[in-house]
Parts: sequence; C-alpha cells; structure tokens
Amino acid sequence: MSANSLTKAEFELAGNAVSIRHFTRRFGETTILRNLNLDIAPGEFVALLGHSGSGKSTLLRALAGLDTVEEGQIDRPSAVSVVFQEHRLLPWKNVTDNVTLGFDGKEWNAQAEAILHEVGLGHRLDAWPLTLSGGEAQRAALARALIREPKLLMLDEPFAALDALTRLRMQKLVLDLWKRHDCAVLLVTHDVDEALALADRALVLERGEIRTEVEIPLARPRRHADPAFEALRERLLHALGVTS
Ligand SMILES: Nc1ncnc2c1ncn2[C@@H]1O[C@H](COP(=O)(O)OP(=O)(O)OP(=O)(O)O)[C@@H](O)[C@H]1O
Repeated sequence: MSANSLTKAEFELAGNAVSIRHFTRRFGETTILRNLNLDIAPGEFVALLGHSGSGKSTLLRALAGLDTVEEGQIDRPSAVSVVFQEHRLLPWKNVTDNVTLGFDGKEWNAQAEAILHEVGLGHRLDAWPLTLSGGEAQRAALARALIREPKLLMLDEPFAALDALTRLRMQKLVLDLWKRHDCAVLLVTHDVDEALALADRALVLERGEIRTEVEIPLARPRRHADPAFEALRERLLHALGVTS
C-alpha cells in the first residue's frame, strides 16, 4: 500500500469487498484507465460492460493482482478467484485434479468433489478436460474458482463462447452459486441482457472511466419481457451507443 492509502482497519471499516481509488493504467503513451474509482459491497453482484478495448480485462487483471498498480490504489480481499472465457484447465489432469491444483491433502479431494457436484459435474469427476463440452468445462472452471472460497469472484466473459441455451443454464448456475457462496461478483460481459438478468448494478466503461452506472432493483428471477427490464435495457444500450 502507498503512504496515502487506507489502513487495513479503515478499509474494513469502509465495509467494501473492493475499493478502487484514482486508478490509472497506461500502456506506453496510451491511457487505458483514467483516475477510476469503484466500490463493490460484500456480496454485491456487479456487471461491467464496455466496448471492445475499453479496458474491462485490464481492470480485472489489476483487481486479480495479475498486474502492478502504479497509479492509484486497489484494496480487495485476499481470497479472489477469476474465471476466464477459456476454461484454462490443464489437459493432462482430470477434472478433480484441476480443481484441487495448488491444494495438497485428501480433504481437498472431498471438497472438490462436493463443489463439482454442486456445479453439476458430479458424474465427470475423473474425466479429462478434452472430453468435456464447453458448458461442462466452464462448470469445472467455476468449481476451481470456488474451492478457494473467494470473497470476490471475477468472471471475464465466461459464457461468451457457449450456445444460447447453455448460456442461460450457466447464468442460472452462477446466480445459485453466488447466493450459496456469499461472495461479491464482478462479471465482465458484452451481453446487456446477461448483465440485467444477473447483476445488482451495471457499469459501463468508456474512454477509461465508468461513465454510466445503473442500479437493477428487480427481483430475481427476472423476466426479459418485464417493462422495467426493458427500460433498463434501453438505458444500457443507449450508454453503449447502440440506440439513440
Ligand atoms: N500488456 C499490454 N500492452 C499494451 N497494450 C495493452 C496490454 N494489455 C491491454 N492492452 C490494450 O489495452 C486496451 C484495453 O484492453 P482490454 O483487454 O482491457 O479491453 P477489453 O475491454 O477487455 O476488451 P474486450 O472486450 O475485447 O475483451 C486495448 O487497446 C489493448 O490492446
């Protein structure tokens, strides 16, 4: 932490799962994220939208600790997990061994099996990643993320490569897991309907800043045909420059 950052006690007092202050990220001469501020409450589900190249993954990488923070300050829980668009399972390890990677001891096998059952993969514990469907592989990736009991779960377009029906099933699974595991979620998506179906709040990243923030105060499960859902969709599409 830098000298002017919050102390650990102050951060905890602030009651946030994530606190980003004045974060700037440049690559050479180009500023991708500019003086960005963001709080995410414990257990909050936040969707992050923005055009390709707007810096969504850059923000996620910084939050995951996969990038250095040179300008500004990022406070986050120590238990953080990320699921990417590609499952990133190791092909030479079976599903259970992929989930327990980095954890030693028999108890982790039992833990992995329980989580694999929870994500609907209890019948593929010994399967090789190459034999899994796209949806199954993402279920395994979710199990690998959850075994760490993250306080912040970050999902970087996790269902973008899946067919529409599988995607809807996975969205429902994520909502169930989120409720059970009591973690904050940051979901990067290009899909406005996905953001509106899942999140408490949607953010639109544009020219390095969060330009639009939309609260989604609708009870779940949400209906796309609900006029309130449609009104929020219009707002987000407008913020993304898709409608006038
Ligand atoms: N290591 C790097 N070096 C130089 N430029 C980079 C680096 N990483 C990302 N960028 C640039 O930063 C910009 C933002 O990239 P980023 O991947 O965060 O966008 P994104 O919003 O996640 O895009 P997409 O929706 O297409 O995944 C892009 O122009 C990208 O080329």
